[in-house]
Order: sequence, then C-alpha cells, then structure tokens
Amino acid sequence: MRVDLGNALDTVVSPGIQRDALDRLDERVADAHERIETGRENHDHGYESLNLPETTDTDEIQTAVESFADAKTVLTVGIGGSALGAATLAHGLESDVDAYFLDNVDPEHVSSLLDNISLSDTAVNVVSRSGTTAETLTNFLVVRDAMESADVDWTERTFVTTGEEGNLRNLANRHNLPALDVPDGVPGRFSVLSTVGLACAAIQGHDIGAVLSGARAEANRLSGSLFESPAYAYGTACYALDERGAGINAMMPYAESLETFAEWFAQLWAESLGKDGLGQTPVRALGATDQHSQLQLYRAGPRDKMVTFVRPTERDDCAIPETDLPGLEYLGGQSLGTLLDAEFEATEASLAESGQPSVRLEIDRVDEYGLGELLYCLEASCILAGELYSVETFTQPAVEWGKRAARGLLGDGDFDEADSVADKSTFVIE
Ligand SMILES: O=P(O)(O)OC[C@H]1O[C@H](O)[C@H](O)[C@@H](O)[C@@H]1O
Repeated sequence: MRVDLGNALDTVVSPGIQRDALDRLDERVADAHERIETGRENHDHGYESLNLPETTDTDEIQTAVESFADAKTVLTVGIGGSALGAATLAHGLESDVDAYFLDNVDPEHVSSLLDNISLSDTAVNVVSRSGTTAETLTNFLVVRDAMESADVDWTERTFVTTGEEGNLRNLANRHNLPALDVPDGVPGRFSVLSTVGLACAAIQGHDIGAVLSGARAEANRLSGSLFESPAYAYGTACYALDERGAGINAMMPYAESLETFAEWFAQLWAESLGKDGLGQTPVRALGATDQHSQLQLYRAGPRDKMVTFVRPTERDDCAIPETDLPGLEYLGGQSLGTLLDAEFEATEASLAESGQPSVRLEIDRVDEYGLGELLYCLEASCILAGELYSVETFTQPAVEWGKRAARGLLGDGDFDEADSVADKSTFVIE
C-alpha cells in the first residue's frame, strides 16, 4: 500500500507541511515507534491490537462458525467497534451470504429487518466486548423473541463473541452456545482483525487468512522512520496538518465498497484522538458521488480541512456502450472505471489547485489482502498520531459518560451523569 503526501506539502497547499518539518517530526516518530514497539512486546492495552496479524487464530474462528455453513444470512448484533469492522469487510467484499448489522435500536429499522430475513437460514453473531452494552443486549432479546415466534431454535442459530465475563458470557455458558473470545488488550475500534471482525467474514466465505496477510505486510513496514512506513507517514501528515489548522479530515474513498470503511475510520479517529481539546473531526464522503455535493465546500470553503482519498488501482470494470447520442460520443467505448479514475484525478487536482491539502492512500484492489493492509495501516496511523498528540488513544471516557447517563435514565442504578439530563436548559421556538 502507498501513501502520497505530495498534495499535503506547503509548496502546493495552505495549510501545508514544510518538507523540513517532516524531517523534524521524524525524530518524534522514531521515539513514538519505540514506545509502540515496547507496548506491543509487553502486550499493553491497545498496543496489543498491532499484534493481531500474528495472534489471531483463524482455525479457532473457522471452528466456531462451522455449524453455520448452511447460513444464507449472517446477522451481527453489536455496536461501535463490535460491528463496524465486520461491516467494513462485509460491505467491502462480495459474497452469496448476505450480511446485516443491528447496530442501532431504532424500532422501525429493527422490526423491518427482522420481518424481511429468513431467520431459520440466519446465523446470529452477538458481539460485545463488555457483554453489557444495552443496545446490543436489547437487540439480541428482540432477535431471540422473533426467532421463537418463527419457531426457530435460537440456540442452534446463535453464537457470541465476548469477553471473559459479563451477561453475554453467562448467556453463552447457560445455553451452551458457541463462543469466541475477544482478545485481551484490544479495544473495540481496533478489533477488526480479531474474532470480533473476522467471524462474520468467515461465515460469508471470505479468506480471513488473506486479510491477516495484508495486515502483516503493513505491520512489517512499521519502522522508526515515517519515510519508510506508509502508516506512520499518514499519521504524521494528519497530525501536522491538524497543527496547522486542518482540524477536519474528510475520508473519501473512490470505491462504493469502501463506504462503510469511512464509517469505521470515523470511529477509530474520533474515539481515539478526540481528547484534551485535541483531535481531528472525521467526516465521511464518497467519490465520485460527493464530488457533486461536498466538494464545493472542500475546494472553496474555510481552510480548516484535509481530504484523505483512498483509491484501489485495479478493479473489475464495466464497459460504457458506444453511442451516437450527440455530446456523449466521448464517453462511448470507455469504461466506468476509466470515468471514476478521471473523476478522482480531477478532484485531487482541483483541491491542490485551490491550495486545499489532501493525502492519497492506494491499495491494489478492494479484496481481502487490500482491506487487511488498509485497516492495519490506519490503526497504526492512529496509534502513531495518538503518540504525537500525547493523548490516551485507547480510552473513551466521553463515550462512557453518555452510556452511564443512559443507564441511569433507564433505572439501572444511580449515576450522577443521569442528573445532568434533568439540568438541561431549553430555549424552544415553535
Ligand atoms: O463491545 P461492547 O462492549 O459492547 O462495546 C461497544 C462499543 O461501546 C462503546 O460505545 C465504546 O465506546 C466503543 O468503543 C465500543 O466499541
């Protein structure tokens, strides 16, 4: 995988990074790399995520899902880091087995999904590291009830992925459900390369070993210099651009299949780096679609953002038929891929021409290997950026504040956070 920083340099854009600033930052990258490597060696919380390409046992995952070989659908019940990684792989790769995700408790959505899938042909994966997340457990109760109503033995169609303890682990033990462990030291948003992200892919028939091979290739490129490591180059560029005023990072893949990847990135970046008044705001965009909406702002709006382009250099293509329709002759005989590439090059150039920074990430293809590279690269970029910001990359106290407030409101104990809801000020206009 390749990272091109050409359109992030101050000779091209503003804000931009001076070439010698990168040299200075490289000394900090060397120190950060050492801390990261020490964290990996000691299996410290969070840093352990970067060991997953070596530690994840694909046989264990295949064994846990083997009784679902007949599934026509896989339904993942989880939220945040317990759903987005699996969803990124499912939406990135084609399969005959449909994948759905219940990662919200919108009653209309939940009911409509359950009404429209054949539960007797579905494998249900309930995923929660803590085993206590209210949205996940309530959704599971609703799914279980729907299975019972449809005369489906839910214990035959359900497996869980969870930590050593918690409600979900108890449920698995009580009903003898197949259970996969969430590895220690791996926060949800860094867990795509573990049991959490790969079980759904395994049921869909994807080559999860190839995902890990791609990740391993990126792991092998981590070094004490950003000039030798695409992951560190990207993490450093984001940090440096943010320091210079690009506080927004618009993730814009040029592949429909990577739309969910941008969602995964948003969680990774926001939850890991948004601390102590620091952190870039991740925004989701999709090329070429959002060229026709957000691009106006990206080119002509405030100089407070960078765009991250992700482009596969190879893809299956689709020919554009020859046409004699006046004005459209130039398109006939080309291909949709050629058009998409031209749109990409044009957008990248349009930002550079107006002085707005961007970074280009390239993988060869959106396949198992390419996704493994991309996901690992961005996790390592994020961890490196966290070191440069000096924030606690692997905690999420602000998210937990909201979780406690909600539990208090729902009567699951006394939580001070719930009192703040009553203190809310209002200024309503009708
Ligand atoms: O896996 P769970 O324990 O159910 O947690 C699911 C999600 O919950 C919280 O919102 C955390 O901030 C996320 O990082 C986590 O991925």
